[in-house]
Amino acid sequence: MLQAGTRQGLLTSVFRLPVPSHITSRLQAKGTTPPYSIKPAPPSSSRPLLTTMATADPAQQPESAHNVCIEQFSRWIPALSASSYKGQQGKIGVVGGCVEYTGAPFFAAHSAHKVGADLTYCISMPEAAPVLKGFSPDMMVMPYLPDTNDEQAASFRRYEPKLQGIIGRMSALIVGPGLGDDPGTVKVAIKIIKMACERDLPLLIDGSGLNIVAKDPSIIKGYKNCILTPNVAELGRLAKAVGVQLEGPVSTAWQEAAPQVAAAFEGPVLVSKGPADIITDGCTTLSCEVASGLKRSGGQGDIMAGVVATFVSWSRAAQKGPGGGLLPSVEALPITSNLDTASLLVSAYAGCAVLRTASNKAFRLKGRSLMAPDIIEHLAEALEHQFPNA
Ligand SMILES: NC(=O)C1=CN([C@@H]2O[C@H](COP(=O)(O)OP(=O)(O)OC[C@H]3O[C@@H](n4cnc5c(N)ncnc54)[C@H](O)[C@@H]3O)[C@@H](O)[C@H]2O)[C@@H](O)CC1
Ligand SMILES: Nc1ncnc2c1ncn2[C@@H]1O[C@H](COP(=O)(O)OP(=O)(O)OP(=O)(O)O)[C@@H](O)[C@H]1O
Repeated sequence: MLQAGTRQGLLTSVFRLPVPSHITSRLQAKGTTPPYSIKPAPPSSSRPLLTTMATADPAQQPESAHNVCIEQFSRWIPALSASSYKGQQGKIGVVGGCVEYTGAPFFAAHSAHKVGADLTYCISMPEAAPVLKGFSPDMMVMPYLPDTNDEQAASFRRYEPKLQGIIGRMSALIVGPGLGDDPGTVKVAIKIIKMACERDLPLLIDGSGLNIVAKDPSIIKGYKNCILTPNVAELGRLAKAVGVQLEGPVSTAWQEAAPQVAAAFEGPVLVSKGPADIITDGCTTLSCEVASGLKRSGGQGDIMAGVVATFVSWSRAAQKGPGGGLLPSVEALPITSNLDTASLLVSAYAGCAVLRTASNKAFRLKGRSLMAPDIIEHLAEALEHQFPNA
């Protein structure tokens, strides 16, 4: 069901998609009446955006919004051909990997590769580099991130021109998976974010990168080529940073405020991860409720980052070619965002749908033992499932 209303002078469009039956039954078991619907926020009020509604007639369900996003994105999936060359399917960079975390950047980069990208780069701290290289020979690992140690900061200055060159070749950049919070590393990560913004490079900020943005939202405020992918705890920190008040302890109820938080960033698209993935720029809100698995192993968000960044790079490349614009069926939806933002919304929706499908397929096989690599192994199959004609 499509709902529209006005908020802060903007037309707010909301697409509510059917809740899969296994989630429906779990919600019912908890005494919640599905499906969820997101309603436009009243100006400066604490009234919830996400409300429950009585189950609607399935015939009235807005499956068209799901179908339209899937049909649109299928047009942007690059064809595989005998004449294609290395890099055309995406060159995805990940900035992350520190002493504590090596899994997160690997999951993001490996997922990008497994869903279809040609080349992946990981810019990490030196301590993480040998581990990352050991995980996969496919990923190009650059140990250029310093910590507060002066010697390493000096080495970053040495690497900076090289880094500029590498970033110039990328088709999308992910900042944050397993980046950590060392002040020296954070300083360089901010520089890299600025390099990406100067080049209008599609940027996805996840994990520790969101903590950087929560400390200083101005770093990406107004940057329209950007996706923020917070879990609910990270959403809470972003909300606080932009003055959106959230009540109670950390919970998925906070996802109700995702459109308000996105609106405050004035450009980036926000993907609020949870039982439903809420994808919003503050004007247009999509809710991806494709069936997921039931095991919440760490790393699923990192996988989503790799998939969504690859999909954004595909949509950007397709838009430069003939017929790369929006389909009339997408234009027929009241998407009030501009073309570039609309393509981020559609690409992020497609990425969430593929991640959730892969998670669902892997969960059916692995059950409680499911871990992030099991999901990654199902990405190609999930892509085919969602886009059989691509
Ligand atoms: N193997 C690895 O190297 C991994 C590293 N990771 C990295 O670890 C760093 C910290 O990430 P975290 O995800 O721990 O971030 P946070 O420090 O924001 O922690 C999120 C916390 O919120 C809690 N939470 C999530 N949903 C909740 C809900 N609905 N209700 C109540 N609590 C909820 C979680 O249990 C978790 O403790 C990031 O850089 C991240 O990329 C993670 O990606 C996990 C995997
Ligand atoms: N309750 C849920 N029901 C269904 N799917 C969920 C649920 N919670 C999370 N997911 C799925 O898992 C994805 C990752 O969400 P999660 O909150 O685990 O992110 P994260 O904390 O950033 O992950 P990571 O461990 O990689 O840092 C979501 O986008 C969604 O697809």
